[in-house]
Order: sequence, then structure tokens, then C-alpha cells
Amino acid sequence: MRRADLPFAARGQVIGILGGSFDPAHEGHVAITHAALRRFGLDAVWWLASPGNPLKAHQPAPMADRISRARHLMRHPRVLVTDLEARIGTRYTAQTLRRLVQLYPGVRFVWLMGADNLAQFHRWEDWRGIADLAALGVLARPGQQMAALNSVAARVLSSARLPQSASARLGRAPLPAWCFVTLPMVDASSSAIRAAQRLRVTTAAPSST
Ligand SMILES: Nc1ncnc2c1ncn2[C@@H]1O[C@H](COP(=O)(O)OP(=O)(O)OP(=O)(O)O)[C@@H](O)[C@H]1O
Ligand SMILES: O=C(O)c1ccc[n+]([C@@H]2O[C@H](COP(=O)([O-])O)[C@@H](O)[C@H]2O)c1
Repeated sequence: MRRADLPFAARGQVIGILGGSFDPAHEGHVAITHAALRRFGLDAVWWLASPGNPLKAHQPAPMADRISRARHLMRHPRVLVTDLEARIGTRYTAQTLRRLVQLYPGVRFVWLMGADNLAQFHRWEDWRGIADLAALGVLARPGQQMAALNSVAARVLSSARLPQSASARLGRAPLPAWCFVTLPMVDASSSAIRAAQRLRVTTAAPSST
């Protein structure tokens, strides 16, 4: 991939990365992005639309559709929606971050995730390696706080946790570092939206009798 095709980040900047299927993007993604920009002192957030979560059997809608809906919904001068992961050819987050750290010397990355993802983070490929490549910015999600804060990753990395009051230092803290922040939560999920869409299609279908 040509350098000119990469999103721009200057040395010294702190970039938050929200990896996701965005199938489809929704207000929950928007809310945690605004909170992350503010609370973690980020210069920008990149929404990294994933080719497909390695832990999920369900394959997402075509990338172009997911990106176009995400761009329509998430309009902010410091937020970029990108298919960079598909273009650099990585699938696991550890691979992606290793590549980004190589491509962007002097840039710090904060991997953003909802609390549900921290709860199962220990199942991710090389999760300890991920925590050595990027700080982890964890955002509250309805019903997920206990599972996240009692998770294997939270316990193993307990000494690397920053209190909420220090969240603005996350991007520049020595690694590993993570921080859980609370925020006004939005009870939205892509799976609920897909289920509602399926229901509409089923009920709108003409009866065969
Ligand atoms: N409502 C929400 N509140 C907090 N975090 C969220 C919310 N929705 C999504 N996230 C986080 O955003 C990231 C990308 O999420 P993703 O694209 O998988 O959406 P999702 O709604 O979780 O999808 P699905 O329902 O299919 O699992 C994940 O880190 C997820 O935890
Ligand atoms: O690398 C892994 O093992 C891994 C396992 C599960 C999820 N992820 C990443 O976590 C992000 C959120 O995934 P999802 O499917 O919940 O939107 C997305 O960028 C995935 O690639 C990564």
C-alpha cells in the first residue's frame, strides 16, 4: 500500500482506534467515540471497519455498505471511518496494531472497546501482546460493567489500570495501561438492529395462503 493511501497522523499524536464490524453502525458507537475523544485526550479516532471478527461465525454485510452507513452517521472533524485493516491485510487485532506501530513511528495508539469486549478480551489472539502495543480505553456498555471489571484481562492487568480521574493520561502512559470510563450509556447494538430488520422483512412478506 502506498504511503499516500494511509490516513494521516503526526508524530506525537494519540490516535484512538475503534475496531468493529459496524454491521450496522449505530448511536452507541457515536456516543462512545465522543466520550473517548473527550475523556482519553485523543487527537483523533479512527473507526476501523473490520473484514470480520475472528471470533464470530456470522459474516458481516459488504464493507462498502457498512462504511457508507458509518460515514453517514459519524460526522466529526476528528473522526475517520476507514477500511484500513482490510487494505493492510490483517485480521487479528495484534497483527493490525503491530503493523500500525511500524507504519506510524512516534504515534501512540489507544485501542477503544465497549465493556463487553473487555469481558472476553482474554480470548483474543495474543491479547497480552495487544496490551503491550496500545493502551486500552474501555467504555461502559449497558449490563456489561461487572463482567468487564471481573474479567480475566482486568484481573491479570490490574496493576496497569488507571483510575477514571486519570483517563486523560491514558494515551501517554507507559504500556501496558488501561482505563475504564463510565458515560451516559446508549442501549443500542448492531445485532438488535439486524434482528429488527429481519422481523420487518418477515412481517412485510405477502402471505402464501
Ligand atoms: N451501545 C454500546 N455501548 C458501548 N460500546 C459499544 C456499544 N455498541 C458497540 N460498542 C462497542 O463498539 C465496538 C464495535 O462494536 P460492533 O461493531 O461489534 O457493534 P455491536 O453493537 O457490539 O455489534 P453486535 O451486536 O453485532 O455484537 C466494540 O468494542 C463494542 O463493544
Ligand atoms: O484479534 C482478535 O482475536 C479479535 C477477537 C475479537 C474481536 N477482535 C476485534 O475487536 C473489534 C470488535 O469486534 P466486533 O466484532 O465486536 O465488532 C474488531 O476490530 C475485531 O477485529 C479481535
